Amino acid sequence: MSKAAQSTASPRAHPYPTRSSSRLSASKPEPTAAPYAKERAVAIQAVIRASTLCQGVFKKLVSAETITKKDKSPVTVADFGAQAVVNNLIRAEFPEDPIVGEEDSKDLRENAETREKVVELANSVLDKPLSSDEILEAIDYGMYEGGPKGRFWTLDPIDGTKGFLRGEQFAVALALVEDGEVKVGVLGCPNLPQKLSDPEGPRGTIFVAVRGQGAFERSLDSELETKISVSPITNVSETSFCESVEAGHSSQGEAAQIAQLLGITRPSVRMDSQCKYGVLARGDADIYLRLPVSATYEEKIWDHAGGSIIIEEAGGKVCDIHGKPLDFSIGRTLRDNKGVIASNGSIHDAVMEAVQKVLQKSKEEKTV
Ligand SMILES: Nc1ncnc2c1ncn2[C@@H]1O[C@H](COP(=O)(O)O)[C@@H](OP(=O)(O)O)[C@H]1O
Ligand SMILES: [Mg+2]
Repeated sequence: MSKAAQSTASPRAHPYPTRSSSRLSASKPEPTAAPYAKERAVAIQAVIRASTLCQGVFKKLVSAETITKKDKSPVTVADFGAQAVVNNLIRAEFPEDPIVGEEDSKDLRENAETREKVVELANSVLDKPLSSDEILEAIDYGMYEGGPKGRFWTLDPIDGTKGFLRGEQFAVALALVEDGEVKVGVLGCPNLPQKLSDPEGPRGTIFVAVRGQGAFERSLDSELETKISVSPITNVSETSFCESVEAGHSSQGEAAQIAQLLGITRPSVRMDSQCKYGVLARGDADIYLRLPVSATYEEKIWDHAGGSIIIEEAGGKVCDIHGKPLDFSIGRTLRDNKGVIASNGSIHDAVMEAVQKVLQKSKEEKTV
């Protein structure tokens, strides 16, 4: 872990009006409020509610001996429930904004038992209970196609479903995209240690960023926000990098070669979900490598929108394996990008050079 991983920024009040309760209200932002103040506040509250819902299911899953790892139903129920909750709250406050969500209600419409569980779960965190039909409708409110013009939200109700099922990391990821640029990002990470150096310490954290206003971290149950920033490390051989737990999502072999080329000796931090972006943004790791395994896979916008703005606002850099900025303006996927490389910024050029060398070598080996 880098030196910065151990340093903690001092908590400071954030420049937004805070709410004394977690109840959502349609109140107008203060006239002096910073840009996107209402979007920021509503997104945080929506992510808190969805995170609370997921955390409840997750705790039962982790403690229940009766649930086998192959039983995907807990994550399915929490996934649908979280999407219904976030979509419902966003639509109530921003009725003009469409949503690009990961899930649709097709499977749920065919399974009454699961549907009833989703309805019960979603209503457990909503102020006003919704009917079964309203829940299905809220889930399908996430079917927007995205694109270059205007505003839309993008949501991954549970990013890292495999991590959730393993009892490890997952995230509720929400972002606002306007004219193709991510403006607001909120990541709820219910199982992430608040300090990576203290895995036995308190867990559950939220990362928040608004374009031009910095990145912040807070816990699920306190409004106190701490400004976060990426590590100041400049000697690339002293860095640590993170990558997916799932070898099918990112090439771990090529990541190891890149690390070797850069002289990195620390073991990689393997972690599911966009928690990786949060960990990098607060300086607990210095590089995030997502190296394509499949030549045809298109990354999804909900898997990167929230995380990428949090890194950028914490002072880091994000691009694809070719150095291109991630393009959130062309629909539900990042089809003009391949993979993702993120870093604290100061080591970015060195990392990109090593990425190019290793990927070029792999390409040559494949064509021989
Ligand atoms: N072949 C592939 N390459 C890269 N990412 C993939 C992939 N198949 C699935 N994914 C995405 O990887 C995400 C998890 O990322 P990570 O490995 O960083 O935890 C999944 O999100 P969900 O868990 O929301 O489905 C899924 O969208
Ligand atoms: Mg995902």
